[in-house]
Amino acid sequence: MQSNDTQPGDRRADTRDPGLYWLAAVILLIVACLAALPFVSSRAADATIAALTTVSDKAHAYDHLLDLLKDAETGQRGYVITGDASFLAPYDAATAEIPDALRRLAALADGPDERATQAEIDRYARLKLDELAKSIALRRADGLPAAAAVVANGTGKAYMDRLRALIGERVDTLERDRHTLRDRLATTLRYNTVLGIVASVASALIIGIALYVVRRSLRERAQAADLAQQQARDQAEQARTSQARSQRLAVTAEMLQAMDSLTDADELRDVLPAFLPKLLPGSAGAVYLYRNSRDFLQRVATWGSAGHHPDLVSPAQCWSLRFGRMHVAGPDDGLRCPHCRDGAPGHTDLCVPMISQGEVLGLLVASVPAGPDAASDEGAANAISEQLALGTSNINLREVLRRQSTVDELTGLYNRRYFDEALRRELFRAERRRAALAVVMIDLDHFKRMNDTYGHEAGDIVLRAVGQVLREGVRRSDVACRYGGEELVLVLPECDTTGALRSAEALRTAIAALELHHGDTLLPDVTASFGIAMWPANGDDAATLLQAADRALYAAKHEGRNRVCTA
Ligand SMILES: Nc1nc2c(ncn2[C@@H]2O[C@H](COP(=O)(O)OP(=O)(O)OP(=O)(O)O)[C@@H](O)[C@H]2O)c(=O)[nH]1
Repeated sequence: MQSNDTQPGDRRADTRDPGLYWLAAVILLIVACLAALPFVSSRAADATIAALTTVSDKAHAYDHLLDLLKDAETGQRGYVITGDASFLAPYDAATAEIPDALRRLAALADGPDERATQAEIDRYARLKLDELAKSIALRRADGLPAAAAVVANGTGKAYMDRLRALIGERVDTLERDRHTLRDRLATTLRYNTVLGIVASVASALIIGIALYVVRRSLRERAQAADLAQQQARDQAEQARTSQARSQRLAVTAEMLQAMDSLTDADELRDVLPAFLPKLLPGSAGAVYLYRNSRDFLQRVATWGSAGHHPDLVSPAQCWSLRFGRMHVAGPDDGLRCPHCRDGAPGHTDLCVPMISQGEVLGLLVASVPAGPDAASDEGAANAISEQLALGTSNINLREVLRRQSTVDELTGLYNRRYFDEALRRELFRAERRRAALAVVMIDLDHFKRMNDTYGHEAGDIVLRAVGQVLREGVRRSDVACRYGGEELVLVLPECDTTGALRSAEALRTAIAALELHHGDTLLPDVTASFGIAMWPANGDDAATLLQAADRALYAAKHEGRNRVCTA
């Protein structure tokens, strides 16, 4: 099976360059031709030298034959004149050798002219030898006069002259041939020298071209390899970036899902530190939200350890809130927000307003490591702030809806539906813990008269003020509700009779101390009557407990109002 991991750049690096093979083949061919040239040329020189040798051999053979004939003639003359047989020694030696010399000349003869000349020399040489032999025989047989007559008739001289002429002519021709061959040899040697120089220069040139082409090819290959490496690095970087982006998206989706399950922005304290370090690796920071006031942003979550983030930040303290967009302050430069003064060294501070539907809901403050990833961190911080704004806006919406469904709008106290649930829940809890629980019914005294005298609006002012007294006067674990109309009720978990009496008495006193105005009109003092019922002494379920509290309230009314009675 083929691997799919091969990079395009790798394929390029592996590709053989066919042009190089062709170049190498052509260079080899040229170099071979250049190498063969001197060989061919030296063959021609060798042939010329061989021809010169042959010419020299021939000249030598002709000279030698002429010398032999002269020796024979000299010996014959000496003997004819003196009759002394010792003079025949050169004659005998020469005549013994002359047949071989003639055969050698016949063997060396080349071409029809030379062969014809050689045949004529052969013929005259044999005639000359016969004439010499004849004169010697006459001398030996008939004495000097007979032999001298033969010599004197000039036939032998004519043979010898003809032989000299033929041999001289042949030797002259050979001498001309030798000159011609010498000239040719000199030309060939000059030609060889020039050829050698040309071959050397051409070889050097070809080697230079080959080196240049190979170098260029290697450089191109190196560049292609560099390009391939760069492409591979870019692809790896892209893969890393896209993996980081998809991881970020997945974590963001998880964070939004977690935020969607929250009912209170306070819960962000636990949720955000679980996600923000993953979204901004190596960072530290805080998330601020506008809560009860628009004057300050309250810190709801922090993560990481770098830097200190104050509990409250005013909008004037943050440049991003002033500009309405992300503000970046590097480690050594930039306009640093006062709330980021304790920034960690080597870190860049990013402040990003959390804006949803044009409204600033909060602030994301992140301290990220300064470096090549800072730019991508800025992009990520912007995206995170948008998601946080969306999540926070949803939490706020749910809080509003929850408040609207459980809280009475006029008094700010929990409504009747919430009360029913809360009482049932607290009764279960009291039963499980074996702890006391008190229910306190409250009814404003002569409230009808207040309405009738000062108007319904004045009655609402009173109800709102009493609601505030109750909200602020009970413990966080207590539940203060508007039971209906001007009737209010408290559930006091883990509270015995003494505690319930003390709480009710404090509230009664606080209500009586209210000084309320309707416009310019000072409203009369407001009082309320309280009826307390204890679980389980006065009832072990919600209905009987409420009836007992109602009976105690009735007793308080009956006894003159503005008082607390127990069941
Ligand atoms: N302004 C205002 N009045 C309300 C509201 N709910 C109930 N009331 C009035 O509260 C009055 C209740 O009066 P009553 O229960 O008859 O008794 P009271 O005048 O308080 O006298 P005692 O309870 O015997 O002291 C009625 O006049 C209701 O109209 C409300 O939301 N706003």
